[in-house]
Amino acid sequence: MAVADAQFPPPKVLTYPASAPPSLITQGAEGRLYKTTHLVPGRPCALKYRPPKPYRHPTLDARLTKARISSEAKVLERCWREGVPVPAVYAMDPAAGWMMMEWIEGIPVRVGINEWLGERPEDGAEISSSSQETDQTPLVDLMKRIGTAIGALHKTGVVHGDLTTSNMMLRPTRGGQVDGCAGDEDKARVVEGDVVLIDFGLATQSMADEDRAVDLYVLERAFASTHPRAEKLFAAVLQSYKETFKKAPSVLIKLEDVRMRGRKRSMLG
Ligand SMILES: Nc1ncnc2c1ncn2[C@@H]1O[C@H](COP(=O)(O)OP(=O)(O)OP(=O)(O)O)[C@@H](O)[C@H]1O
Repeated sequence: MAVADAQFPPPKVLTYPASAPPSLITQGAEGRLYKTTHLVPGRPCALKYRPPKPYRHPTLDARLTKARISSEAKVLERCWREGVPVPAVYAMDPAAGWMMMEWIEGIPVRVGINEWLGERPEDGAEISSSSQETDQTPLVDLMKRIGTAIGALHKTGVVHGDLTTSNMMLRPTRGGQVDGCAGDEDKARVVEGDVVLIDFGLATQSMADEDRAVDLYVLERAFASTHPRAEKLFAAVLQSYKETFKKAPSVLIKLEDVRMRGRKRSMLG
């Protein structure tokens, strides 16, 4: 969608002359995400904009928006410095409500997994990592890369706050092809690529086992509802998390508690 078509004004930074018009990628309740370029035409970037909320008191709204943008950028910068796979922050104006970051090519992990599952012959059946009929290796490998990325994230003292397979991108590796239009023998490639974590709007800095366990639990639940057929493969995420992150054993014990609380809550309705 071209910005000119949108029913709201874009931030001022997007009104300056550019070689290609910015496009609106998503419009959520809190923010909008545009694809544009940074400094040179060949450098695509994602601009996250939190517009003013008319229903909030203007002073409070300005303070909240500024704090959220600054906090998201700060967490991303910390992750980037520590080598966690996240988009690099290019520029920001927290008072104006926007932040520009590296554009991550590829598809969301959710789309890659669903395309992979859609290609399996026994549609509707549950699969496990020991499945004999189909070789699940590429999908299990993806699960492991997800666990490694989360382990690296937690190691830096950051919890994401909203881990889902939509908040992870699969960035094509050189020679890889993650476009969903590949020929039959290339189908495995829909789950190839580097896992890059995005959307740090709810991220916080924490070293607590409890917060880390809740982060994993949120992903476990999201995974089970988004990819029910591959639910069993989630174990591979936890396995590689354990291999990446020294403090994982105590987090995984905490995860048992968190699951138990979750089950109790759902039994009580
Ligand atoms: N750096 C990026 N590169 C490419 N695509 C991105 C990038 N960041 C976000 N996207 C795309 O835009 C979508 C929305 O981004 P994001 O989840 O950060 O915004 P949001 O959900 O509106 O944020 P919030 O939850 O903080 O309000 C993502 O699902 C993804 O498809």
